[in-house]
Amino acid sequence: MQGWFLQSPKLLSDKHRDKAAAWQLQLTKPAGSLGRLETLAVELAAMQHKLHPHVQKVDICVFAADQGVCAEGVSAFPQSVTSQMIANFVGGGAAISVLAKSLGANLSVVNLGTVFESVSHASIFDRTIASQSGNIVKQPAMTEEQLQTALMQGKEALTRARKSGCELFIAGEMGIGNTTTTTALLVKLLHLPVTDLVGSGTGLNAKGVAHKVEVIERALARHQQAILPLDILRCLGGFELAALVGSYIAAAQAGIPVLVDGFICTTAALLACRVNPGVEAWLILAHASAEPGHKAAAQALNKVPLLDFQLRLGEASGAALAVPLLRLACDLHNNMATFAEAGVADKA
Ligand SMILES: Cc1cc2ncn([C@H]3O[C@H](COP(=O)(O)O)[C@@H](O)[C@H]3O)c2cc1C
Ligand SMILES: O=C(O)c1cccnc1
Repeated sequence: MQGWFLQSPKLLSDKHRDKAAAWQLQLTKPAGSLGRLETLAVELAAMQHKLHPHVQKVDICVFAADQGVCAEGVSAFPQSVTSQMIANFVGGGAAISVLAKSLGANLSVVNLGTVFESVSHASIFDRTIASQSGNIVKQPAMTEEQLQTALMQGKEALTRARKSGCELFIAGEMGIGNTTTTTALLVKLLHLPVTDLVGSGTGLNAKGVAHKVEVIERALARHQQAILPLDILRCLGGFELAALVGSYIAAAQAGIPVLVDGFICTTAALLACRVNPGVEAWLILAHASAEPGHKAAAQALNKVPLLDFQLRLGEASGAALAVPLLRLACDLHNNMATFAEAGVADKA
């Protein structure tokens, strides 16, 4: 029996892509003059199987989990910040809370397991798998069962989003130490040196980064036998990374466009595509994270991020920032006058 995550994603509509591209040619502007706003609207039309796409209903789900590798001292911040930020997400004070409110987007949090106690709230789904993932320098991050549960939590988040009529899905993550797990995972996927991909995360100094490199090297040596994408995820990921992967695959299967956040989310997106290649067509990269590994992950996906604002936060903040661009692309596509309607002479 194949896992649900191997089932084919929905196909984009070539018919609607062609119709939308032809429609763009009729609008009162030189062809191509709105650049990527045009191609975005056309791709969204193909994804939504309609000539006039909409991305008003946006669902943002932040997957949170603690990382066992925090014991190695790989973050500039203490592990307690993961659960404290969960409270901040629903309290309205986090960057993503402010952005989601401003966008009129639905924001929820899935807690997959934190060492410190987390608050309860209607927008927090307590889906604790364990208090934290395994320390990757000593053991696999997850058991096979934990991996399956985390992937499924991503799918369930998507099911909730879909029920509320979501037109655009955004996933985010929170987990102190997860730039370490993500970097290890990306090294395995791309076969690049750790030093090419590693960054300061929440703000390590040079000594801290050197120690992080050493920790990642130890984890990689420990998990040399992991070759297949899901095994790499199980050994070197975290619960939130696995949930991200599950949510991207489920969004593609449900036919919902995805706006992908920074370094951690883009690495999860790459992994989702390695597991199930058809997912790629459903992903739009929102922004270029300042974390060095992001560039390599984006290149491996053969995608160019929409924005470069030097963000290095995570939480889905960079993806939220790009929502107005997608909305404006749709607005222009749907509401500009045609040459015939406006009585403007078309190209001779
Ligand atoms: C207050 C605060 C809020 C955050 N929101 C996202 N992250 C980001 O930083 C973490 C990864 O960086 P590292 O691997 O260096 O720990 C993740 O939790 C990520 O989402 C935050 C980090 C902090 C400190
Ligand atoms: O781009 C990201 O996802 C990122 C970068 C640094 C820290 N946390 C997240």
